[in-house]
Amino acid sequence: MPVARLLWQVAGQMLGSPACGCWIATPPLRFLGTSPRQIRADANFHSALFSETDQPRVLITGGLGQLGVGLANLLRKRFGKDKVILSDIRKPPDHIFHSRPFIYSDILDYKNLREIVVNNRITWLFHYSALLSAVGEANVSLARTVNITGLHNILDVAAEHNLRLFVPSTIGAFGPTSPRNPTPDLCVQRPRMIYGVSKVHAELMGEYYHYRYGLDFRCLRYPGFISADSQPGGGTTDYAVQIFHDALKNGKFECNLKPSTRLPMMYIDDCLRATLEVMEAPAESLSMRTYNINAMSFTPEDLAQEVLKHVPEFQITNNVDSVRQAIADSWPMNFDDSNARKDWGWKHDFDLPELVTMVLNFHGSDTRVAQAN
Ligand SMILES: NC(=O)c1ccc[n+]([C@@H]2O[C@H](COP(=O)([O-])OP(=O)(O)OC[C@H]3O[C@@H](n4cnc5c(N)ncnc54)[C@H](O)[C@@H]3O)[C@@H](O)[C@H]2O)c1
Ligand SMILES: C[C@@H](O)[C@H](N)C(=O)O
Repeated sequence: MPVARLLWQVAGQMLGSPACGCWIATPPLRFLGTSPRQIRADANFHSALFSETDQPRVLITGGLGQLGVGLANLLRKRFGKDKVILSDIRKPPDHIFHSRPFIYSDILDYKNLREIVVNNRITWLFHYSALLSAVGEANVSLARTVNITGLHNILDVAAEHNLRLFVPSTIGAFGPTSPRNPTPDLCVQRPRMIYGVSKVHAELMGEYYHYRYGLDFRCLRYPGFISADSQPGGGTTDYAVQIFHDALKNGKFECNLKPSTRLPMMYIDDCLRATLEVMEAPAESLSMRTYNINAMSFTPEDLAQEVLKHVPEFQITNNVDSVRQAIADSWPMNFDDSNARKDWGWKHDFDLPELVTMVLNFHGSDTRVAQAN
């Protein structure tokens, strides 16, 4: 009998029935093939040696984007600095490099991923690498490779090494035939952009691995995020970040969406807290593995009105980008996140007025610091 199959049978006897109530009956075929992924059974022996009460040892992929550094800061406060590794394929700025640990990790390189997970005894993986909606539509082939092939690598490494895996999805996982106001967790999902298609794929594959192989997959459908100290990576909701920079620098802003375009949005601190909370939630409290989360819903016009309260000379004009507008017009206007609120107690802290005050205060104090130096 081939060694891999023998190992698999022994591991199957040791594992028994996982928490989800489904049997890990047979390994995915690729683990028994000639690919580097054939070590699943023996990897499970190793993970069984670690204490369940250990603090998680975390890897964040795509960590130099809008969300990753903030997540690393939050997790480091919670679990300790050395327990959280930030990774990306880009060169980190000085302050991130020196705050360590930072390493190079390309999610398209499976061996590189496995080496990092093994060498650092990773137990939790936050998979943030992606091409966002507008950038993805401009480069479909790369978006398909990073968002779909890259995800397969992540799922396999997580399944082989028994990791708890967080993969963000998005409002972009819905399309023009979905109910848009509000959009529930379970409804028609027929997005027409590669970004959305790849995210529906991620949701379904993650859930499949959960039910089929017992992978502890957790996924939140994020709305658009507003952050003060990090730049977005080419999405449709980016206007809601750029508006603050331009309002303070020039007193005016040219918006690439129509004034009445309503989208679900959230302040970054709420996003990062939700992400940690769903990862810490007891498995039995999760009636689903993919949840909508939301905080507020506004249009460029609503946001401009709120900015005007702080910057009275502020002016907004429109120069609509047809690709971004088409994407936004197919997305939810309002997100129903009642299941997240019911199951694991999700509650947002920031509504529109608090969000605008927070971001403007951040930039205001930044400017004063810059002037003083
Ligand atoms: N920012 C938002 O408003 C928002 C909303 C919904 C969902 N999300 C999701 O959250 C996650 C993080 O979003 P973000 O805004 O930080 O994205 P971002 O575009 O700012 O950053 C993505 C990062 O992925 C990295 N990356 C690209 N190819 C890679 C590869 N081959 N290997 C490793 N890294 C690679 C990039 O260098 C970049 O730093 C994404 O999955 C995104 O879809 C974000
Ligand atoms: C909403 C989201 O996934 C991202 N901010 C984008 O616009 O592409």
